Amino acid sequence: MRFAHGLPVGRDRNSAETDLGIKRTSMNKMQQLLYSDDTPDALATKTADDTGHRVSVLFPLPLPKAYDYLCDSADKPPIGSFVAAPFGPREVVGVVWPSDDGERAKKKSKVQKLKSINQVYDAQPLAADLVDFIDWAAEYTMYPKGAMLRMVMRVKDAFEGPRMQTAFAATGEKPARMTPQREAVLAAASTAPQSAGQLASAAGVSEAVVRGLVGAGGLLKVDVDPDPPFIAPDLLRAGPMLSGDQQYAADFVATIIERDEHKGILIDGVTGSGKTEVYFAAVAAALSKDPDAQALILLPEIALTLPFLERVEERFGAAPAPWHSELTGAQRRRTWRRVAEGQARLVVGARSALFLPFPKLKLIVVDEEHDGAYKQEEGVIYHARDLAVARGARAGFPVLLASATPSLETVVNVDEGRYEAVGLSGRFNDAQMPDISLIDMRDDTPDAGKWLSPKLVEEVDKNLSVNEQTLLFLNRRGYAPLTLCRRCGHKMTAPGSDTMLVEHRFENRLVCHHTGFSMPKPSVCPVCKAVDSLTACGPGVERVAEEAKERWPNARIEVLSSDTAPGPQTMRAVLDAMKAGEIDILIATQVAAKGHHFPNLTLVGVVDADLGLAGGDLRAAERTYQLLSQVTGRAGRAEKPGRAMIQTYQADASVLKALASGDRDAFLAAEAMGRQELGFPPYGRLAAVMLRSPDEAALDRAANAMRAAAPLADGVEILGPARAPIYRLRGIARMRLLVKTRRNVNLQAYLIDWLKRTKPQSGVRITLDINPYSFM
Ligand SMILES: Nc1ncnc2c1ncn2[C@@H]1O[C@H](COP(=O)(O)OP(=O)(O)OP(=O)(O)O)[C@@H](O)[C@H]1O
Ligand SMILES: [Zn+2]
Repeated sequence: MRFAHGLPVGRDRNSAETDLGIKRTSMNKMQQLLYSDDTPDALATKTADDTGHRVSVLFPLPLPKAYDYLCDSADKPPIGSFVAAPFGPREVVGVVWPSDDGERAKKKSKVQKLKSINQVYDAQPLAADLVDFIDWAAEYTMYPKGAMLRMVMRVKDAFEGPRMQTAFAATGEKPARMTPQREAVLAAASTAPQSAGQLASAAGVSEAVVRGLVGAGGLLKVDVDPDPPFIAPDLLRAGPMLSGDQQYAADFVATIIERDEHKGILIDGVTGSGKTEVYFAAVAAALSKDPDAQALILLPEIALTLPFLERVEERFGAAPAPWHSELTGAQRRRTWRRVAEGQARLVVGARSALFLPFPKLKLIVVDEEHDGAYKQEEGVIYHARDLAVARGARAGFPVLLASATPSLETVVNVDEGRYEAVGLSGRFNDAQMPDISLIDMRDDTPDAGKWLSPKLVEEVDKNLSVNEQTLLFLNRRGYAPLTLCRRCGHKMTAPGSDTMLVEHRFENRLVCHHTGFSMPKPSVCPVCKAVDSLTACGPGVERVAEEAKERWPNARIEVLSSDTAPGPQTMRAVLDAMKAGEIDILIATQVAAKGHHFPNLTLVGVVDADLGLAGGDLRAAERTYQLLSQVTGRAGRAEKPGRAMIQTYQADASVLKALASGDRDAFLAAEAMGRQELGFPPYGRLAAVMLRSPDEAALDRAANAMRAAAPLADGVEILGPARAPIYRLRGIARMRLLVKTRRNVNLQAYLIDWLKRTKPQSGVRITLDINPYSFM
């Protein structure tokens, strides 16, 4: 029997070393409690038989386990194969899964009659290391295995193989009767075979002209694969000459790649130090080592991917396979299929690329590893950086983490010897780090209704006079974050939600950034009916732009946020204009903060540094440090030195002082001490149990009952229940319990035990978030 893709029997599933290691436990009961809503009642009839092969099939549905079927084919399909099988009233496509021997032993005693699999697909089975990773990730995140598998099977029908498309290719013959229309079609077809529609529109003729050319001998019908293969990266192509530091780091990583073992490796270097070139060298090394090896580069934001794809193309002479939410259905299928075949060797993508069906993944790079965007907050809640490290640990390949401001988690992993680290000490080509200063807004107050302090205005003036570019950073979309009635004090909120409506003046609407609700700005207060009493409070980027345009009428000013530039293409246009020096002042949210290289940008002004510090989030200071380092790091990346001015009302806050003095290590040390004292991650484990219900009284009862059911355990502390900072969202009220444990406690096992003791309450949903980041 072939077990080409099967898991080795008796493998120690916990042998891989990460800080995420958890013990295997049966989670079925708990998962039924959590996800019972989604379990179809009519499951496959499980009764007995013993002819044919018995195989377990996991479906991409929120189910905790695989189900047994019979397979009548001569060969037992290997683990990872895609199959179609009857499930309840439907036929569902699932994946052959390792069977749970304990479960099977129990069932053996019963008389059984299993249903048969309908079809085994011809597609490449999922690799053993991916199957193993899905099992592990389900246990770690406490989501059902089937929900994890669904993340791999997001692309509909990809495993069915290509449905060939008809295209028309030029034969090279000229038909006897030529017309200008026919001439144009043949010219269009001369480059590559295309569909009738494509040729017709390229030539500006009807499809009838195209089809007519087949009969006339000028065109030939051919079948083409709708998912063209990716061009292989050119691994012999020389990258740029690396600096001494870069070469040292690249060699360090290359030795680990050579040894073919897992290591988490931090590439630590200030913004602009050339980390990207170092990990490109690592990608080249990993792909050169094995002709079938594949590599994945993860980026936190899709705004970054477009320019990045080009940078990769320049380096390797071929565009990588892209993966992000803006791809069309056809593009997604192409990447998925080509990755599954092993044909796409280099993938650049957002966090969900981690779940692509790589048959031979040998390296993952997590760029900007500290970035909060790696945490997926909807559906299955996971942190892509943590899962990437676990994926590498289990499959035995290195995972590179690049950052100028590594997360405390990663720094502690390095300090405690779990990860390796290499540093790049300065900026590439000796470009200077920007000179950062704080503007104390208590001393340097802007005029009423204005947001830019006299000092910052003076610096912008100077910059304009020497034709250098300025970035004004404010991490707030729209015109004003709060709309208030001057007469009765009413604050405009979204219906059924405790979220403030944000004014967007370009569209003259009030918008909720949490629910997506929007309405035209009313002229009358909905409560006291006063006319024209609604006032905008506080600034968003649009309001700062208004002030800038008033102050510098001759400057070329642009605003960039996810509203002003929806989609990566439009965003790209503004970023390109900035790069080309066609913008004098760019006013932007964090979309412009990361990864970009604007050679003539020499001044960065942070409009409100206090924004991220408000609220009781445990990572607030860390995030502020990271974001502001990143933003100020945009200044002076080329020949001209840069400077950054940070406006704040809290000039004494230690995080801002550390930022101004560039003392990252002092900041991290203070931050580490604070977290250690409180036993928060990375010095302890944390999980959030979120309860939600439209019925506030039921929610209260459920939360308190759950609190009361919490088992006493050494090293475990339960905090709450407390209302979420935004208590009501879209008519649903939310409460939260936090579980904080010592690091040596098996957090997942504790949660399983707790949930077992909790009686489900109708109408109240429970969600778990292991190592929560967002406290909204
Ligand atoms: N060895 C090299 N030869 C030539 N140019 C280089 C080299 N290394 C880096 N550069 C250039 O220096 C600039 C900064 O490099 P890079 O983008 O790799 O830095 P980074 O550390 O990834 O920065 P950030 O953290 O800000 O994203 C880029 O324009 C890059 O092309
Ligand atoms: Zn009012």
